[in-house]
Amino acid sequence: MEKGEGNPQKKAHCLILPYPIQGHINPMLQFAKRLLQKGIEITLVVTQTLVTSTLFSSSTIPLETISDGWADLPPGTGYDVHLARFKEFGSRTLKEALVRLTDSGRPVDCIVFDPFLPWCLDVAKEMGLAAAAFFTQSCAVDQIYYHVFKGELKVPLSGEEILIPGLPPLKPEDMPSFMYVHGSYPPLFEVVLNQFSGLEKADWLFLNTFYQLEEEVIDNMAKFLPVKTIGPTVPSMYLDKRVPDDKEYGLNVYKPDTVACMEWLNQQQPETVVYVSFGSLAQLGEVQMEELAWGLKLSNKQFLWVVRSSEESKLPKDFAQESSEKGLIVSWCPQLDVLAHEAVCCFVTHCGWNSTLEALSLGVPMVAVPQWSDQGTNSKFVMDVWKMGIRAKTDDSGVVNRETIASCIRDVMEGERGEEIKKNAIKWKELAREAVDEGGSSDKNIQDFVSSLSSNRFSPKHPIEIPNSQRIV
Ligand SMILES: O=c1ccn([C@@H]2O[C@H](COP(=O)(O)OP(=O)(O)O[C@H]3O[C@H](CO)[C@@H](O)[C@H](O)[C@H]3O)[C@@H](O)[C@H]2O)c(=O)[nH]1
Repeated sequence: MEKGEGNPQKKAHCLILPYPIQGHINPMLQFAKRLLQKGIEITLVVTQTLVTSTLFSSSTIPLETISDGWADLPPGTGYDVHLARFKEFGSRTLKEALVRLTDSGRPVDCIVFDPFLPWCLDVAKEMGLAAAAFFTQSCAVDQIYYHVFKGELKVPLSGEEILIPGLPPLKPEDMPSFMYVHGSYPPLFEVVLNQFSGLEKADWLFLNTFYQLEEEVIDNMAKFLPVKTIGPTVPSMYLDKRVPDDKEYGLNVYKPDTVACMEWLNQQQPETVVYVSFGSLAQLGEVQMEELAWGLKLSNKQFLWVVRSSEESKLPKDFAQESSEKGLIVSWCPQLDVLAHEAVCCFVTHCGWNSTLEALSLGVPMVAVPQWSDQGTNSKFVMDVWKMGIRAKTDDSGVVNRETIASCIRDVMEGERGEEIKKNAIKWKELAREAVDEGGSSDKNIQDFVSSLSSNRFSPKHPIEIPNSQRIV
């Protein structure tokens, strides 16, 4: 008997399987909640390592765990070995989880997987399930990786400007770091390219972005990959406010200092505070940390700075105490509540894709201080395409010095440039809201997915036809 046959009431059931880091869990979990609101049954799949080594827990969405096989790896084992183990143990334990769910009367129909883990697609197909790839980075970045994967864009990159259809001319430093600092982090270089391996077997390709934000890039990418935008994955209560209980965001891998942050922000005047965070992974050098600290002081603005516990020792001695009248330093915060607070009017950010999209969606101007990965490309778009901020320039030693930090903050908050950025902030906030509101471009794509899952019309375009795109270089 086919799944769901004889039981028309049975809800379609999706497994959501993110790569187990904060920047991938947050958007995929939020997408899962959208599906849940639209009547799909959801199970979140995470690794045992994540559950045992962090604060991670889920009260609202049923959880299944799989193994990454890392438990007995000796310290210092390379990331390539970690990835190979994850594939081997992950594939096996994912199949076991699927069998367990079937045996308990909750068979799975579709796996929404993170293409950082392309083996999930093989498992889905082996088990006869539908599969949706969920890309956690911008369409522009995905398109660059795709061209490199197909051999249409050769690395190491050469030339002063790289011209890619749908994208603005990019300098090498505007490219994702794995492409322009060739040979940096070889296993991650493989991971970002392998997102596209075997993708023709997938049934849906979702991007956490929205059409109006990357219109030209998306139109171009759609010529060779049937991508669907479903973002921004920000809870409804921060955007369209359609779903009253949709406020809780993601799942914190770190413990947020919520009360301290919000009490402090409540004491500040509207539009006076600079929020500073470099996401969940970036490790700033000691010199950069020091320049950032004194740059904040030099700007003479109030600031709220997230310094993860592992980074705390890099803060200049006595800085926290010396600046306690001006700022608050916390180890983690509820970022969306901070960005949504009326006191916050500037975000000094590494431009991780989630932070970028969250700032665009909540209308907070940015000072971009990219570190690696996709962040340089995101910064380029923030400054030159969306005109939502300024990318801080590094000096000859590769550091953004204190004077630059202070002047970028002032430029974003004051003067003519600040005014233009503020106008754009209002525009992007409105367009983000429209995209996820009922009938908006992203909402429509989510609804189409839900409808075809619910009516058992799997594999609408299966197998996806992926023609060659175009040779770039
Ligand atoms: O104090 C904090 C700081 C961050 N966040 C949240 O943590 C997430 C951070 O995500 P992101 O801004 O994307 O940064 P990373 O954690 O660095 O994310 C990794 O994953 C992203 C998605 O693939 C990439 O774009 C980044 O470059 C990569 O570093 C966001 O949802 C934030 O709202 C908090 O809740 N509290």
